[in-house]
Amino acid sequence: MVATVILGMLCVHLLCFCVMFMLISRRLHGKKMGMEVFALGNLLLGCAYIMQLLGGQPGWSLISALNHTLTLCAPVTYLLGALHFFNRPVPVLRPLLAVAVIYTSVQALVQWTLGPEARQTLLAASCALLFLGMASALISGIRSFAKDMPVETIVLALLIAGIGVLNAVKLAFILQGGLEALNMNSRFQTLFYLYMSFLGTVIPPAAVWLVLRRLTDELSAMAAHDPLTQLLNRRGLLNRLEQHFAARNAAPAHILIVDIDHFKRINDNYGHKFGDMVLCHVAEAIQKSTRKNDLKCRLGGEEFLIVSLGLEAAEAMGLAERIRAAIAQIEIPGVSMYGPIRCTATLGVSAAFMGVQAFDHQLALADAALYRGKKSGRNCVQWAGPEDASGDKPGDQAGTTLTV
Ligand SMILES: Nc1nc2c(ncn2[C@@H]2O[C@H](COP(=O)(O)OP(=O)(O)OP(=O)(O)O)[C@@H](O)[C@H]2O)c(=O)[nH]1
Repeated sequence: MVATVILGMLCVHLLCFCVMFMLISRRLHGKKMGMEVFALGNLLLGCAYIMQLLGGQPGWSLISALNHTLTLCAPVTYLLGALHFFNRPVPVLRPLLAVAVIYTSVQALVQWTLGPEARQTLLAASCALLFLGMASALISGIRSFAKDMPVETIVLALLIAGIGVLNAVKLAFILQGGLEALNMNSRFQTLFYLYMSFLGTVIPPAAVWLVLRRLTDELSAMAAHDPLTQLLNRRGLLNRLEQHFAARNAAPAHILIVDIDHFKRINDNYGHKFGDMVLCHVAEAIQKSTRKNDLKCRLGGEEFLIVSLGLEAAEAMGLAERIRAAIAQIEIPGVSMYGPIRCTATLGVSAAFMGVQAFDHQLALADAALYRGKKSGRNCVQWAGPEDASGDKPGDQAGTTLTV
């Protein structure tokens, strides 16, 4: 009786959360983070338990067959939903339909050849394997797809492993005591549905929280990055620079400003889309030429900015020269009958500075050096600091052109 009441409550929970997931997923335009798949999982499990309440166990009937198939399809659906949540969108309906057809056929075969006990054994064994497999997949995903939420993933994996263990215990009971082990009045069934009810209450709000957290993280990342090149935008750069200078013993920074030469011509001759491709190639060349902790940003248009951290003036000039050379080596084939398209860039390099307050001033100086580079023929690196970039002695001129 107790297990039946718990099961009834669990059905209500699952179906209510199914509606809640659907409502949330309708509000999530574009990326739904697996919410509609989780809703489907809840619907399937809710329906499976309704079948159970309607008397699906233990003999063979349409209700019982549906109960078993839905009980197995629900965890498969949750697994597919988890893949969507972790940015691995996979087809849902076809695999699910395949699982449903195969499992219904297999359970019918088992029922008619080996009897009802074997069919219950099959369900308990399949569920145990499925849930334990899901738990271990989640644990192994901590290093890859789930690395941004390790604690949450471990907790979820343990809870899911709990269902796997309970199904394994159920399997042992069936093997030992036959179908009597599935009596709804038994202590084990009460414990089983109590645990499922606990998960049915805890996991859905936790899933909503995780989806909201991931969405917020993605929105903050979008607000800090340029959508075309995925480099930081100005706002993201300033935030990261503030974090850098907030640390004790923060290293000084240099600004390297990069401007593609005659970019308007590239756009005019080959189209805006091709221009965008050039911007992506330049961003890639910048990424490859710099260290991981250097800050790389697209200021807008065809202007990029690198804040190198912890370099001497001469090293910053060397880095600028490497970036210039890497950009000059870019070759984009396919749009011109005269061979691949190449591009060059001019760079201005600021003196070392400490603190975000000095950023705008140093940026203006680097920009002025860049302007001088453009005037002096482009495809070069100009030093904006008061001293010679070699650090030997202050120069008379504001700018130093690196011959290329
Ligand atoms: N494809 C593409 N073009 C852009 C984007 N943003 C700005 N532009 C174009 O970039 C070009 C910049 O041209 P200018 O500022 O005249 O500079 P330039 O032709 O590179 O000349 P110099 O800098 O003097 O060598 C303009 O034609 C803008 O329309 C973008 O996101 N994508």
